[in-house]
Amino acid sequence: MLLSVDRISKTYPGSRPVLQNVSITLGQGDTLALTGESGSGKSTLLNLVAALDEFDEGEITLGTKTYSMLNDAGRAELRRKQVALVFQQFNLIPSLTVKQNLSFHARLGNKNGPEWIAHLTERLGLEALVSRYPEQLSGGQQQRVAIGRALALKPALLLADEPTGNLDDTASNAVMTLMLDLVRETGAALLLVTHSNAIAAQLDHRIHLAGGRIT
Ligand SMILES: Nc1ncnc2c1ncn2[C@@H]1O[C@H](COP(=O)(O)OP(=O)(O)OP(=O)(O)O)[C@@H](O)[C@H]1O
Repeated sequence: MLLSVDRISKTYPGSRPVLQNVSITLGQGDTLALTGESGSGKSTLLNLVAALDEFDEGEITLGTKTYSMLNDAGRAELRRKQVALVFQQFNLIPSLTVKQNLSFHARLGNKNGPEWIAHLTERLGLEALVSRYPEQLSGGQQQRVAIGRALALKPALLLADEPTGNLDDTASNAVMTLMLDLVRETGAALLLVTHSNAIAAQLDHRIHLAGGRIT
């Protein structure tokens, strides 16, 4: 097993519990869709798995890492080496070109050579765009760069929060197909938040959050 989320609970200060006793597991290379109403805690769960926020109860383990045992440096290392994120807002670095955006994270992760970046660039159909800046790209093109940037690290786990939420149907389908193909090619596991039943149906597994619990 790659990821174990074991009976996690989370309450933000001054609010009612957002997650209660939530458990999920994900094997290496597994893909899991996470659906649920707005406010059901999907992004919160993703942030906890990304070690960007802390849970109140339960435990998360990714590979050999037990989250409650990690200090800040350990959490940072986890985010640098094992988990990558793709968001609805593409979050590219505006002052860097496509090529620089793609290689930036790979350098941080310090393990993937220029051949891998070149391969990703080709697979994502970005060769003609490598010298452009994010503002010179369409939404679908920006998201392809963001996916490439995330997978440049060859993460064990890709977390994607509504990655096609800002795209029209055509761009959404193209981006989703590419992302799933590349996830399978790299052997990464995928935890994907989506409102779309059609997208959820393309993944191996699916869970639904409601009222802070898996239903
Ligand atoms: N930093 C925070 N502080 C306080 N409350 C928060 C914080 N982040 C989220 N919440 C609350 O927690 C609940 C769950 O939010 P979350 O973003 O996880 O839901 P979601 O299922 O991802 O929603 P959406 O589909 O609209 O993105 C919401 O009621 C939200 O207002």
